Amino acid sequence: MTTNYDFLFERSFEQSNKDTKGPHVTLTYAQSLDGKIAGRHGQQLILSGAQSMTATHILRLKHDAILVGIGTVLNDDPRLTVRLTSEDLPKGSGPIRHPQPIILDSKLRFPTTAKLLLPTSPTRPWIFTSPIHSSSQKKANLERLGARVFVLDLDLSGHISLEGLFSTLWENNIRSVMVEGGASVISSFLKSGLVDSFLLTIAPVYVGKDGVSAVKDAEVKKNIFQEASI
Ligand SMILES: NC(=O)C1=CN([C@@H]2O[C@H](COP(=O)(O)OP(=O)(O)OC[C@H]3O[C@@H](n4cnc5c(N)ncnc54)[C@H](OP(=O)(O)O)[C@@H]3O)[C@@H](O)[C@H]2O)C=CC1
Ligand SMILES: Nc1nc(O)c(N)c(N[C@@H]2O[C@H](COP(=O)(O)O)[C@@H](O)[C@H]2O)n1
Repeated sequence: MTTNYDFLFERSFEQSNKDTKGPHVTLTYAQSLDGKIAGRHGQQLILSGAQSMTATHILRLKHDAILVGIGTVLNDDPRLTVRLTSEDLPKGSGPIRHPQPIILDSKLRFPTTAKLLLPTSPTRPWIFTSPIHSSSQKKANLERLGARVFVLDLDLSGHISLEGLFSTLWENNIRSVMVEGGASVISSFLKSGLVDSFLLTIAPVYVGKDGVSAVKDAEVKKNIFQEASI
């Protein structure tokens, strides 16, 4: 079966639905029927099928930036690149432009050995951390390897402030962000009300109670599908 992805290529992710100035936010992840995004102890699972994975990579292509939490970097060591074949792309497409990887990492745990810092990685990550690391040796080491480290205040829950993040991204010409996870980041974005578009892949499998739930917070869970604006 061939799938026509034109609807995704044609869709614009430039404009945010929000009143405040900030990038368009697309939240996307893959979960099992019982709402799990990973297996026991965070074991990475391939939940998306081929077509859904192609759709994910088209979305990566369509966004200026791709965002994950440090938990996902430590667990999955992702590349966060666009991997599409010429058959997936519309005729006459130019060279592939990879999104800017963005990592939320208040304790600056980002490993210097991460794939995102390899010379073969097309775009070096932007890492958002807290003021305590503003002149740390770790920050200098990451910058030497090509990462850009931004220092932002933490919010009341001790996380990188999403409002601060968004104005910094806007100032750096990021107009669209695709948020891929993991669990804590998904919950933070759902709670924030900053999500403009939501693409959820549901795989026809059960992972079981030991898996990692996409959304832990019961209140957020209850509201997800009631939010008409998402
Ligand atoms: N199926 C799918 O589509 C996907 C699955 N995954 C899976 O998710 C799991 C990882 O999830 P999880 O461990 O929750 O890690 P996350 O990737 O969600 O990272 C969470 C960490 O990010 C940091 N952080 C900084 N600011 C924020 C903020 N505003 N909101 C939330 N977090 C913030 C915190 O660490 P600190 O306090 O140190 O800053 C926090 O502990 C893995 O098992 C991975 O395989 C991941 C992506 C997609
Ligand atoms: N869309 C989607 N489907 C799945 O089944 C997944 N496991 C994920 N995971 C996300 O993709 C990241 C890996 O990216 P690279 O292939 O290394 O570029 C992983 O870290 C999750 O964010 N996504």
